[in-house]
Amino acid sequence: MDNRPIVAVVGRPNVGKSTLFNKLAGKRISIVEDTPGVTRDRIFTEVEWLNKYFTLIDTGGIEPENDDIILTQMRNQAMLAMDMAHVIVFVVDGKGGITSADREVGLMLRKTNKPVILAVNKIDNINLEDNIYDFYELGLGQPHPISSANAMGLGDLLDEIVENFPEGLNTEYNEDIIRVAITGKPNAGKSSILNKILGEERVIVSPIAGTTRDAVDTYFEKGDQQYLLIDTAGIRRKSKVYERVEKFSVLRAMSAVSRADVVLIVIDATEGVTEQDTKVAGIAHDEGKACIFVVNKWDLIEKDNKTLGNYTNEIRDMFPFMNYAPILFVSAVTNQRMSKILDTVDKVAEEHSKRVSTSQLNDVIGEAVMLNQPPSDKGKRLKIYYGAQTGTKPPKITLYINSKDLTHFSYQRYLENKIRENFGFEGTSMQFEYREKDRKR
Ligand SMILES: Nc1nc2c(ncn2[C@@H]2O[C@H](COP(=O)(O)OP(=O)(O)OP(=O)(O)O)[C@@H](O)[C@H]2O)c(=O)[nH]1
Ligand SMILES: Nc1nc2c(ncn2[C@@H]2O[C@H](COP(=O)(O)OP(=O)(O)OP(=O)(O)O)[C@@H](O)[C@H]2O)c(=O)[nH]1
Repeated sequence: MDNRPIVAVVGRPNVGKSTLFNKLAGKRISIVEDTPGVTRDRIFTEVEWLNKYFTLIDTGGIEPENDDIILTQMRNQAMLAMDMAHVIVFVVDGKGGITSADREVGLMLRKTNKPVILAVNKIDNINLEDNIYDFYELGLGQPHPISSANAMGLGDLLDEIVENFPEGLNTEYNEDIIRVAITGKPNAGKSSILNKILGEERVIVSPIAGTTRDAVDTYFEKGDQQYLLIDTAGIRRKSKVYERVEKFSVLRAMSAVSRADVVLIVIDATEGVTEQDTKVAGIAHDEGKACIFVVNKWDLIEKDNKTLGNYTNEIRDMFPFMNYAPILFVSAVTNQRMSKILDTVDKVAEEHSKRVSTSQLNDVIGEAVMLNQPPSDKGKRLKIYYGAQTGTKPPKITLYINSKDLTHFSYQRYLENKIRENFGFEGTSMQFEYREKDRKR
């Protein structure tokens, strides 16, 4: 059973949330290198404190354009936090003092029945500690002085966080569970798919202890395999309040994606790919997830022998960087191919955590180099000394080379394709790293 505590950080821009987040971030950071041009903050990380694991979410990260947007964004953050977190850390600026936005969010947070910890940041030295008293006004209990920049007060803050976890949560890390996020625009059929998956005979659903009513994740077992459907509360509850704020539904999907191993991108066959699908898929790819396109409502499409091929091509054209992701054409109403969904989840999850042996990998690299010589520049040729798989979830391959200046995009592509051709890694994004190594004599 994997019902990990979720801790959300909220607070207005510039109070130091990202700094705090990065200081608390554990080793298992979910977001890997960004695709060029897509810069985003990390929004999720796993934190370990005194042998307890929890999930930390930074609900910020959307660029505010003006004060109104800041306020809307803060309300959304607070709503998201109140909805899905077990403990909320409200960060305020101990140098800047209380603002009206702080008061408004404070008021919202006072109404939740979840523990809220007030962290007064930028208390960089003892002389500033008196600043925290002003913050009692927010009515959120004792303010905790911290300095994210100097890593002061963070131990006490972590103690306080861990003490406030509700009963019945699991703070141990479970590697065996497959975490799945079901994303897609409103009405694409996410809840229908969820219900079909959970409705299958052999599936045992166990509600998360203690927090059944507002549990955000749905746990179930099928055979020997354990699954966690991430953040399904919103899907089951069908809360239109949230969907009204488009940015918020993307934010919510982003959080779910970050916590997942496998992301289902549900597309309404009658409408095709939407902008939100493109965004979510891009994030899933960047964050190194396994991905499956699920084209739902296939029963409503008039078909001839070209329809499936055309549809497939369309998706491939929209997501040229995600050729690895399987596409399933299903109907949650007629049940067509529904059983394929979990089978495919199993398969891509396996690929996502697969390890290939160094010797096999180097055979493949050696052969690829022989078939197609590496590029050269001014008489100097790219040398690939060897490669090794240096990570899983997503699989990461490190190639040790003589000079990065000699790597060429098209040759990298070639090598990466060869590696995929030989080892599959179907359904999962991968990371390739080129590292210089001195091999003079
Ligand atoms: N003096 C001081 N400055 C800090 C501290 N923590 C963060 N800062 C500074 O405050 C500014 C904002 O920090 P961020 O971590 O980016 O703030 P944020 O709340 O994540 O901001 P958004 O991403 O815009 O929501 C930066 O210039 C940080 O260097 C601190 O403990 N002390
Ligand atoms: N014909 C057909 N209708 C479907 C299928 N899947 C879902 N629907 C219908 O589409 C509508 C939306 O389905 P939901 O499962 O509620 O969609 P959702 O994505 O959970 O919607 P939100 O909660 O608004 O995000 C419902 O009327 C479903 O009956 C399908 O495969 N075929």
